[in-house]
Amino acid sequence: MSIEVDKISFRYARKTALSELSFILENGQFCALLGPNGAGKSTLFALLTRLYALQQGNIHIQGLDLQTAPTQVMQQLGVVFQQSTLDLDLTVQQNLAYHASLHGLCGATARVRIAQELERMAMKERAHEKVRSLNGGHRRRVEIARALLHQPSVLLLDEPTTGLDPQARKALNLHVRQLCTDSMITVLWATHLIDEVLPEDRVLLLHQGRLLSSGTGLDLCNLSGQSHMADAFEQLTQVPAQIPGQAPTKEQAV
Ligand SMILES: Nc1ncnc2c1ncn2[C@@H]1O[C@H](COP(=O)(O)OP(=O)(O)OP(=O)(O)O)[C@@H](O)[C@H]1O
Repeated sequence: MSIEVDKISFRYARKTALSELSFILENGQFCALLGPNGAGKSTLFALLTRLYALQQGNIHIQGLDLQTAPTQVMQQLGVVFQQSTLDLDLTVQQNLAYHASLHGLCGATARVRIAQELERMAMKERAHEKVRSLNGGHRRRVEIARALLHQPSVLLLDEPTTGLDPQARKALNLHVRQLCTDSMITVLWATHLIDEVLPEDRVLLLHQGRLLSSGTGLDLCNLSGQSHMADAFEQLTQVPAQIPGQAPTKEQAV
């Protein structure tokens, strides 16, 4: 298995952001981490990437324990955060070369890796343009190419389509799906947009820090009794989180 999250919980000073979250993703799987604003998606990403220390539970990536083998785990992860971190005044090539050097890739090796990843994202022709001149969708593709330079087995994307128009959103989503089928990269794609999810996709539905569903998009429909995923998503996330099969809390029962 690629990602194994076992009963993780996380609390900010006054707010529980994740409660007993567990799931497993297999190699090469595309998985949508779906949840409305405040569901806990970014908190999960912060734990997976060690921005925050685990408070409770365990995370394994490719069988490696995040707490006892953090360096090896980070080698397995490529990350695209919600906020872009490209330097707008450097070229695409320069941005990637800088990142490559952080991973110990220099000279010809770095140039080859950069060319390969830009090619894969259909951005090779733009290598010598300043990032500032690229549109939002192309900037995101550069960020994905950058995240893959060190050849991780897992790619985490936190709301990668924020600010993109529908066409660019669709193109980016397709590019990322291709990574799973072509290269067996495991993708965790966080979003609050149901139209980025296909019925057959693996979907983790997160709401108020709890995992409501860990099946497919279609399972959301079955769980809610709705025939469209958009309606299912709306229904399942409009009330305080209630875990299927468990008694409602006082707040839910009213
Ligand atoms: N630094 C923080 N301090 C206190 N509470 C926080 C902090 N960051 C997030 N939270 C709270 O934790 C919960 C989960 O937030 P999180 O950002 O992980 O959700 P999200 O699904 O990523 O939402 P969004 O799409 O809005 O980023 C929310 O209730 C949020 O208000």
